[in-house]
Amino acid sequence: MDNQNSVGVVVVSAGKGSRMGTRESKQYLLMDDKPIVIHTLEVFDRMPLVREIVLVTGAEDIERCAGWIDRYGLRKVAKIVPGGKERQQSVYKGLLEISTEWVMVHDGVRPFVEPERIEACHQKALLTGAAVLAVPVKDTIKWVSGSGMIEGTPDRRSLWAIHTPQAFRLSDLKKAHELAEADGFVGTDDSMLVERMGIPVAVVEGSYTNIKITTPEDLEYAAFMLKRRGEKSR
Ligand SMILES: Nc1ccn([C@@H]2O[C@H](COP(=O)(O)OP(=O)(O)OP(=O)(O)O)[C@@H](O)[C@H]2O)c(=O)n1
Ligand SMILES: C[C@](O)(CO)[C@H](O)COP(=O)(O)O
Repeated sequence: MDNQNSVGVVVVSAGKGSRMGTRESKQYLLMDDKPIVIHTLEVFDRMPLVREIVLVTGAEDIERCAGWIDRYGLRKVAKIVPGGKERQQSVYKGLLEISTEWVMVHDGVRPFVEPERIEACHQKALLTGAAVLAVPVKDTIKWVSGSGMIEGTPDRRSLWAIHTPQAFRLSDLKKAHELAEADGFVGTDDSMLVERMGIPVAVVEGSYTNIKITTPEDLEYAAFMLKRRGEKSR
């Protein structure tokens, strides 16, 4: 497998999960007796396309993550590194440990991502330079002022909800992060940083099931998804 077909993955898992509101950080909550982030890592670990995975966690979680990686037989997690205050800083710390030409960044709390969609995202990046998974929004979106009044309605046909993974050439993404840091710019995803360097980013249609586990009701949906997955594999 040559360099173009062998990708490094940064899985970010160093957040506090404040919107979930649990004592345990959401990425370590158990689903079917296994931490959520391990479910996520397993998807990438099983893919022939993936050469190496760097896991970014809280400094205090490195040891227990290493234990789980061992216990669940994940072979491709090459390094576990401590993250930063913002997601962006955590991603950058992971990028510093990647040795492949192409990289994907994925949220540790998106365990239902499908291998076929990951592959499609990477292939699109190889063709265009950068690609992200996303889904067309289903709701009507409004711009709302601070005082709670509607200011306008963007055309829904051009609105997409952006997911991860997001795939880039490693050198582009590193440069984008360094520029953002120098400018004091903090984005909510990686493609924002690459866009502001003028690099076009392609959108690849993903699945509505690739949720980011963020608030308590997402755990109920996650339990339903796991049950459905179990029934399918029987
Ligand atoms: N400093 C941070 C913040 C977030 N993340 C990771 O980025 C992903 C997406 O972030 P989000 O869902 O917002 O997680 P949290 O920041 O933990 O959640 P919250 O904003 O509710 O505190 C998660 O896997 C999270 O662990 C990270 O690695 N480092
Ligand atoms: C990267 C991301 O998952 C794309 O939807 C999202 O932007 C992360 O945002 P959050 O602020 O960390 O929830």
